[in-house]
Amino acid sequence: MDKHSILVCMGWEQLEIRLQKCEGWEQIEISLPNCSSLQVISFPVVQLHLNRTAMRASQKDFENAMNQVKLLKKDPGNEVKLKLYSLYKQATEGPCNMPKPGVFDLINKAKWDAWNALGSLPKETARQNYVDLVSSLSSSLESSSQVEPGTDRKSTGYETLMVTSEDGITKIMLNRPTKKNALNVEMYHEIMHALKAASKDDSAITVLTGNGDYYSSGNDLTNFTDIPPGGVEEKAKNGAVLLREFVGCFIDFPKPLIASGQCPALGHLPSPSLGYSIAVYASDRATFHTPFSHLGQSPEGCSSYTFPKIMSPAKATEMLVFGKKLTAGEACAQGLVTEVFPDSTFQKEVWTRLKAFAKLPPNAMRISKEIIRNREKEKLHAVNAEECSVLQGRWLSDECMNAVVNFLSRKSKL
Ligand SMILES: CCCC/C=C/CC(=O)SCCNC(=O)CCNC(=O)[C@H](O)C(C)(C)COP(=O)(O)OP(=O)(O)OC[C@H]1O[C@@H](n2cnc3c(N)ncnc32)[C@H](O)[C@@H]1OP(=O)(O)O
Repeated sequence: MDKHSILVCMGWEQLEIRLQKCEGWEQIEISLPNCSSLQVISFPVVQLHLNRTAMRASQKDFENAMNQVKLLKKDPGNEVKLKLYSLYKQATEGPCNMPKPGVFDLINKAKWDAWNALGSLPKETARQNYVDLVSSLSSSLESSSQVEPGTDRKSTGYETLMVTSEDGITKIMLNRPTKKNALNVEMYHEIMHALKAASKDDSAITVLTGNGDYYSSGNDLTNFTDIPPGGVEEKAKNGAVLLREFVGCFIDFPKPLIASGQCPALGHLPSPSLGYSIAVYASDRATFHTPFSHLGQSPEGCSSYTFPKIMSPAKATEMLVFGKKLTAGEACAQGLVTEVFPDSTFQKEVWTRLKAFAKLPPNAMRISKEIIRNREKEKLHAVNAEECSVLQGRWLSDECMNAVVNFLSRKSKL
């Protein structure tokens, strides 16, 4: 600091004020760390330059921040991702220069809106804001994982599941109760991982269940908003690959698998877990609903094959084509559910039974399951492949886009 500089403390931060004579004007330059743009304020006798030259992010900082984003362990959510996207575009290309996407091109429209909203923000400022945002993001996500390590993650290594193994039973519990156990991409991967681990552990049986007041609400519809650089086509293709692998894990799961649901099951998880479970136990409060047509989609989880076989083609049509919701009693009468228990005694009765099953010779159970299911395996994999390919096309349809927009806008997610 030269002799004309003074440091002023303004409570929350320090300002450096430099005084210099300038053609008869008194010019005061103030460095304000959180000021993102150069401003000049004129007074009758002085000009104040607020600048943050020293604070400007270098290209290197920007590149580091871009790398840091890829390493974030937690998804920061769509709102933040849109902000990052828009700042990145502004920093690298300047003001939005793209034609506005069509109304049904949801994702690109959201991205365009975010970028366009930055107006003529200078590239340097956008770069700085990007760096600041990434830095705040890294520290907030790190600190949240320090403060709240996620008891489940710590004890089980999973972010979206609680997996326990006890008394010969591995229990895989979907654990996003605030989102009604909707399956985000991470949950798909974690379920596959948990099933693969359960197939090799020393438990005799595996139970799939949900935490909270929904067994599951199916595919997380915000999955549709996270569009990769290749656009919606690439998104749909990736979704089909993921779904095929996910359902494949159920088809190949070697041990007895039991779905235990005390509450409503919606969409997508019911299909694979009902179709391939050795037993489905439900409380009298549970319901089963596959609203594929409502969402502009088509059956998955091999339900187009297993449901007509388990129920009847006519009943399966009501459920899979018209989205008719079944009560637990109806589902049981139609063979989708093994047994219904009163809600008040559900846990006690089901777990007593499961513990008894888990004491049976595990190899005999595995071999028995194998002989029941193996004849169908090839067929199920073929059905799965076909369903995923049909769905890939559906996800690009206006019908599907509209349904997702309706849900997300109802929830103000767009
Ligand atoms: C990649 C493979 C894709 C395979 C495709 C599979 C097809 C399907 O899975 S079809 C089924 C899709 N699911 C749905 O259509 C269900 C949508 N959700 C709902 O209709 C309702 O949320 C509900 C009936 C399940 C519950 O309604 P309720 O009023 O009790 O609670 P909400 O306030 O609506 O929900 C709380 C919270 O949870 C979020 N949420 C619930 N379900 C989903 C979902 N499927 N996707 C994303 N988010 C979901 C909801 O937005 C709320 O979040 P906020 O608190 O942040 O608003």
